[in-house]
Order: sequence, then C-alpha cells, then structure tokens
Amino acid sequence: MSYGKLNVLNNLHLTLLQGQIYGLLGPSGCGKTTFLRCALGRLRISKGTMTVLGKPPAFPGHEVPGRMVGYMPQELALYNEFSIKDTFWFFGRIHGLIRKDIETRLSFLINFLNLPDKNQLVKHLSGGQKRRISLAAALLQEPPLLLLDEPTVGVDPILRARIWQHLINVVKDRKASVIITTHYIEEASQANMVGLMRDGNLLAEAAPDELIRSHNVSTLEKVFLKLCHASDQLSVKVTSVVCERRNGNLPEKDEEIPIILQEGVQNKPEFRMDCKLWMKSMLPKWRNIVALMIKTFTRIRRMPGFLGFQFLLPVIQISLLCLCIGGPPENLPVAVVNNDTGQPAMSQTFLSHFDSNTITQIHLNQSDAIKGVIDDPEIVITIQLKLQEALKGFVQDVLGKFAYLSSLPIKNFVSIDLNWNIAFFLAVGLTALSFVIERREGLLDRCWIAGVSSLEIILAHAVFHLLTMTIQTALLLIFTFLVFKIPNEGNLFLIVILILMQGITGMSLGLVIAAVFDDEQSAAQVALGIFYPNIVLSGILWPIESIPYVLRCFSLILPQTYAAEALRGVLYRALSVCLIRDDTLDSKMCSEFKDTTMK
Ligand SMILES: Nc1ncnc2c1ncn2[C@@H]1O[C@H](COP(=O)(O)OP(=O)(O)OP(=O)(O)O)[C@@H](O)[C@H]1O
Repeated sequence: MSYGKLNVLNNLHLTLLQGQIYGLLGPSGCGKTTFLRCALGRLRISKGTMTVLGKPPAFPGHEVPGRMVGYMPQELALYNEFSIKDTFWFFGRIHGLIRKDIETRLSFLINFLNLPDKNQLVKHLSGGQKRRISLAAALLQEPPLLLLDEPTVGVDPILRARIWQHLINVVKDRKASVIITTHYIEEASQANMVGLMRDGNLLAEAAPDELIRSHNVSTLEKVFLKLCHASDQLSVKVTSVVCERRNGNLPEKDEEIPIILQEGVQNKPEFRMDCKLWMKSMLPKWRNIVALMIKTFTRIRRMPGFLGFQFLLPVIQISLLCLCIGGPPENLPVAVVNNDTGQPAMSQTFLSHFDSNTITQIHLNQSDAIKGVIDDPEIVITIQLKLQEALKGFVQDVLGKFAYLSSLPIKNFVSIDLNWNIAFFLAVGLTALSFVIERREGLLDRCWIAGVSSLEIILAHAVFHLLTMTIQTALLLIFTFLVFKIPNEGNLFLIVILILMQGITGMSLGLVIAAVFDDEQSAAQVALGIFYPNIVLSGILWPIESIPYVLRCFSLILPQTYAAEALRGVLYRALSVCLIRDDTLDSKMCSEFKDTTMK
C-alpha cells in the first residue's frame, strides 16, 4: 500500500483470529492507521490479498464498511452541535437499530464510560470526554469486529483499565474480534496477540507472554526495542520468525479468521458477487438519507447565526437592491431650450409630459444648456431616461393604438437578476464548505465507514438544500413582488422552477469545488473568486451582446448565462411588445403604422 511514491505497508502479513484482541503497536508514522483504513475499505492495497470477515473490504454487498465493523478513528470525528444523545441516535439510525436498542445502549455506555448528561452538547465536553463518545459510537451496534485507533489516549488510568476490561468481556462473551492501536506498549500486554510494526513491516506477531519469554526480557517495551535494534541489522531473520509462528496457529475454518492481510501474494482468491446483494447495496437507503437529513437539520437548528445567514441574506439583498438601485432621483434641474417656432402647441404638449417630481424645468438659452450637460454627465443619464418616458407619453397621445411600436428597448437587467443570483451562490458556497469541513474533520469518513454511500450523502444534501431553497425562493418572491411590487408578467411557476434549478446548478458547482480542494480556505477563495467574473460574464449586469466576441463564447458556457436570460424572458414576456425588431414586426402592422404616421 502506498501514498503516491511513499510505500507505507511493505510485505505485511497479519492475521486476526476470532474472539481475540490484537494490539497493533509501533512508533508514530509506521502505518497503523493506514492498515486500519485498508481493512475498512477506505484504501486499497496494491499487491496481495486482504479479507475482512470473509470477504475483501468494500466488496459489493459486504457490510464492511457497514454495521459489521465498529471504528474509532484517531481524530474525534463528532458533530459538535450534537448532544451526546443525538450522536447515539444518528449512528443508531444508520446502523438500523430500533429505538429500544438505542436507548438501552445509550444508558449503558453513558454509565460505563462515565459520560456526562446525555443532553450535553459535544462542543461543551472536554477532549477526553469527546474521545469516550467517539469510542461509544464505535461500540454502539455491538459489531463482530472492532477497529480502534488509539482509543485510550487522553483517558485516565482507571477508565483505561475499564475500557480494556470491557474489550476483554466483548471478545469473551460475543466472540467479537478487536484490533487496537496504542502508544502505551505496556497496556497491550492484556491483548491476546500483539503485532509490533516498524516502517510498514511487522517485526513480530505473537502472544505478549510468548514474546517476552522468547526474547528473554521483562516487558513488551523492551521486546520492541530489542526487535528494532535487531531489525536494523538482521531484518530478514526477524521476518522469518514471525512467519514461522503464524503458520503453526491458523484455524482450519475461514470464518474464524476475521482479518487476513497478505501483501505481495500473487494468487488472489476468487470471490463470487451476489447480483441481488450488489443491486441492494447500490440502491440508496431511505433510512440513511433520513438520518443524514435529521443530522443536518439538528446541526443548523443549533447554529442561529448560520440559519439567519441562510434566510436573511436573500431578504437583505433584495431589500437593498430594490431600495438603492433603480429609484428615481428627485428635483433635477433641467434646462429647457425651446426653439420650436412651427407648432408651439406640440412642443408644449411634449414638455407637459415631464415628471415634475424628478425634473424641474428651467428655461435657458442654448449655450448655457450645453455647458450644464458637459459639467454633469451622471445626472444626464437619468434625465435621458426621463426624456424617453416623456417622449413615450407624448407619442401615446399622438399615435394612439400604435404607440407601443415606438417604445424603447430598455431592459431591467440588474436588479432582478442579481436577486436570483443569490440562490446560486448560496448553494455553491454552502455545499463546497459543508463537504470540505466534514471531510477534514473525518465526519464524511466516519459516515462512509458506518455504511453510508456517497450517493446517499449527496441525495440527503440535495433534498435538504432544496427544502432550504424553497423557503429562500418564497422569501425572494414575497419581497420582490409583494413588498417591492416589481412587475411580473410571466408564469410564477416557471420562475420558481428556474430559481430552484439555479440552486441545483450551484450545488453541483459546490460539489466540484469540494472534490478539488482539501481545505475550506481554498474552497472559500474559489467560490468568492468565481462570484464577480460570473456576474459580469453571464449577462446579469449588462447584455452579453456587448461583451467582446472571445469573452462572449466563454460567457455562453457559464452556468448562469442562459438561466438569467430565461428568467428575464419569463418575467418580461408580456412587456416584450416594447421591443421594435425587424424580425418580430408584423409586415401588415408595419404598413398600417406607416399609413397612420403619414397621415
Ligand atoms: N493521506 C496521506 N497522504 C500521504 N501520506 C500519508 C497520508 N496519510 C498518511 N501518510 C503517511 O503514511 C505514513 C503512515 O501513516 P499512518 O497514519 O498510517 O501512521 P500511524 O502509524 O498511524 O501513525 P500515528 O501513530 O502517529 O497515528 C506516514 O509516513 C504518513 O506521513
């Protein structure tokens, strides 16, 4: 087994018999955790064979990983927002335990591991208490195989002795098998068998007494030191001692050997796949999806800041956009130069259509008026709009039923699109961060090892996120159409579908980011880095037709370009008669229009 070029387990032969505790000992970095992860199906061995409870780990339909194995990782891998009770319920549901069993195991383990009140939140517990909860989660479903990675770190000597006694009882009463890694070499003397590892090799594998006796020393620690010393000089000889011993003790029946690892073996045994079991294992389990959704709900419920962020942010954004963008300025002084000598009545009619709230007419001569325009270009844009509106009213008076044909193609590009954009980016950010954080804290790994599939994790996330997005969308719609009364002529159902689809697209992008980046800092940087270029290039701020050609090609493959266009199409469908376009203008109406204007 290797990580890239780093060879971690070398020619390792290890056998665990049923009803035994196997103490795997060795210095930091020698490969103990790597071995456990191979046994759990999280890593694959590159050469040789490995069977766990009769089949290779992660074999289709095999419940390793799953409820047949209890794993306590080195990191805590606990949900901080959970109470002790929630933690037991979560893992209990995943393992398919019934309510009564969960309650019974909960009270036993709280008592046995000396845990505080079951309603205490994990984040309020001490490091040692958290480790005991992590151990309890591994013991919960009473599996036939327990893999415990340094379970006694940070535990006081009295409790350590109790944990060992419990493990001894478990193997005696239930014939379970246990592999335990530890730095406290002496505590492993209670194991039935110990394996001493160094640099990915097994230096020796035997019962502790036998090791002490055969090496003629007083403690296991001294055996280990002696073997390390010997392996530096005579590595071949030490390995052969290990092999000799193992071959003499193997039971005849396969099911009595929960774990066999033989690296470097060429002839791999064949395992038949049961198609029914395979199909069953591929189908997502509703039980796991519900457990994961309850988990997310429980966590979010205990994070009021996060909850506020999810639901208040869209409301704050839409309120700010509607209040600060697009509102008309008031009392703008406008120079009016009326040089109309032919029909003064027409120019007066036109001027009477000016909105007097926004525009205050000041009659000036031509040169003073031009100077004012040059001095104040920003205000001129607003005034131009007001002029266009006045022109529209004027044309309405003059052209009657054909007035709509002369209206101007002005699109409300910014405000509405930016509001919907929040659904997309909340989905990107929250998905990316939640997956990256859960993976870094070992929570995803723990779920996988408990038997939850990646598909179930994604489905649970998607369903929960869709529910959240439905509330966000409802808030957006209420504020857009009812509070700020932005006109909508389109189909509300289509608008909702489009916003939800943007959320799903955002979620998918979030998953891609989480798959590529390992830490939340990089994931957050990428999610933020995408935000602004996406808004600029997707035609949300300005039509893509005005973007340079090369960038426009890029813009068309962005996830929001067509979505934003579609949303605008739905929202303004009834207003689209404003646009004069050669291809949409009916020729009959065109000639009618000409006749009327000629008259
Ligand atoms: N994800 C990884 N990528 C690359 N190298 C890794 C990875 N995980 C572990 N290693 C390397 O593999 C070797 C064995 O690591 P492992 O975690 O199995 O050691 P260990 O015996 O469990 O140590 P400890 O007792 O400190 O937990 C180490 O040299 C480590 O640096």
